[in-house]
Amino acid sequence: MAESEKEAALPPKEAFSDWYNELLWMAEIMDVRYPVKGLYVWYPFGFAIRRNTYSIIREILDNSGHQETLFPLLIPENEFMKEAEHIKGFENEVYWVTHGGKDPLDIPLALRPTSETAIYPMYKKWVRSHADFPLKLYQIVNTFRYETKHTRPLIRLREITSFKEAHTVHATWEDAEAQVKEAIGLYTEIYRRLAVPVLRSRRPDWDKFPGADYTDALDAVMPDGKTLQIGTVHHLGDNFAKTFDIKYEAPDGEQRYAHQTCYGISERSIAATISIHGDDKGLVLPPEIAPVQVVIIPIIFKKGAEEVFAACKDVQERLKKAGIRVEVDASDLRPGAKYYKWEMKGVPLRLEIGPRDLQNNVAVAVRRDTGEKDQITLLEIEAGVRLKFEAIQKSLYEKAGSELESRIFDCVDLDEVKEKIQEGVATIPWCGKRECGLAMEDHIGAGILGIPLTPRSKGKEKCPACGEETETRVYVARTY
Ligand SMILES: Nc1ncnc2c1ncn2[C@@H]1O[C@H](COS(=O)(=O)NC(=O)[C@@H](N)CS)[C@@H](O)[C@H]1O
Repeated sequence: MAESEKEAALPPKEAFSDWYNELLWMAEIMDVRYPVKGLYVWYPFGFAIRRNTYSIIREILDNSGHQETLFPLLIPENEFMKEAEHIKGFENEVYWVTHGGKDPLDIPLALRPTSETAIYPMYKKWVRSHADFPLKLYQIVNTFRYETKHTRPLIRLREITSFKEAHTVHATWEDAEAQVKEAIGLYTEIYRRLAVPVLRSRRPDWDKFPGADYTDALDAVMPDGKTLQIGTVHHLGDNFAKTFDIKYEAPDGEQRYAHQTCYGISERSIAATISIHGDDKGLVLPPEIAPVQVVIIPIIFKKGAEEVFAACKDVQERLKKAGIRVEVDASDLRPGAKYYKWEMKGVPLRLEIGPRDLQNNVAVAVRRDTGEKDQITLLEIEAGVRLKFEAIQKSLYEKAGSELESRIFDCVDLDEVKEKIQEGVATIPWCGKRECGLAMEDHIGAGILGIPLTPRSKGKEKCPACGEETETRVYVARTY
């Protein structure tokens, strides 16, 4: 896209919604002009962020006993309509294929909104004995949900382009519970690698995944104080095993129903990373997922231009050899325009090399996240750049962590909750009874997000709805 087109200024980040929409365009992440609501197009630069993000997800899953696979997109109606709870949850969201060419299909085919009903008929054919467990498969696919709420790129799509779904099978309910805990740990690690701190909570029963025994979720707190659900882990019990007849021979020779979990992450992982780390100048990317990790800017004067260009090329070659993604911006843009362009793209580190730096055998290093400027000797440019990446990663995670903590408010009553959820997440006591939870939600005009997996109890307190004594505090928040 021509530089001139992008002269329109990026709104300040505190105008978060406009900032977010403009940034997706100006940093060339996604083009929202595709002529179908809720479907968007990845620009190559944005897709490179996705590739780097999902290679972290693959690494963490592959290193924890998961195997990647791929199931069909189309699900026959008779399979889709098997699990009653699941149907109730998805019947208003599923897209149907009814024709092949001009021929009406004898069985309508669902575009997968999620793949339980594609995978579990196959699990029934594969699972025989307890020796087959744990079965831990995942796929990274597009899924389709006819979302009726406001669609937004990377946040709420009708075609979820980057849906990582894992589906595991175990002998007992307890084994599946242990898998849920493992998955929560893996998701927390994935988000640590993206320098995104998360709230982890058990969703209230009325908000769990359709067909699950319970749902644990990871939420990010976005700059506007609303939470974004960026990962969910579901304990499915033997609900789907009974529906799809997934049985195994137990060590005692008995035939038993299996127990299952499933857990998902989508491109919301990228939405959270962009939103939490970005600033008024554009993207701020954790080095590990930045498509360009270092940009080298030659500082050119009439005298010594050749030497400077040669030195920049040499540094680029050395960094490339060290596995670093690096560009030299030798364009004829003036330096200020170059800084603007690469800061918008969130390049974590800028190196400036001019004649004087050559004499001192250094490069000037400028961090994108803090703007801090100092020198790295050219002799150890690879090690110096790596050290900068570590400092940036640590600083991003710490800064986001304290920002998150500053947005959690332990409230004394529902009126304070109403006020505080405009800025972030409130906690309030809850006895755990459904009618009290729903009554509190009505009063507040926002939902119970969940019961923290790490309790935030302040000792014995009273449920605001019924006055019963409780030691549990729950998160309450506005959500995307
Ligand atoms: N319309 C959507 N656009 C983008 N991401 C979405 C959308 N709907 C759900 N997600 C993301 O996908 C994750 C998994 O979706 S889910 O419905 O909670 N869970 C499942 O579908 C289970 N089968 C586990 S994969 C959610 O936590 C959320 O982060």
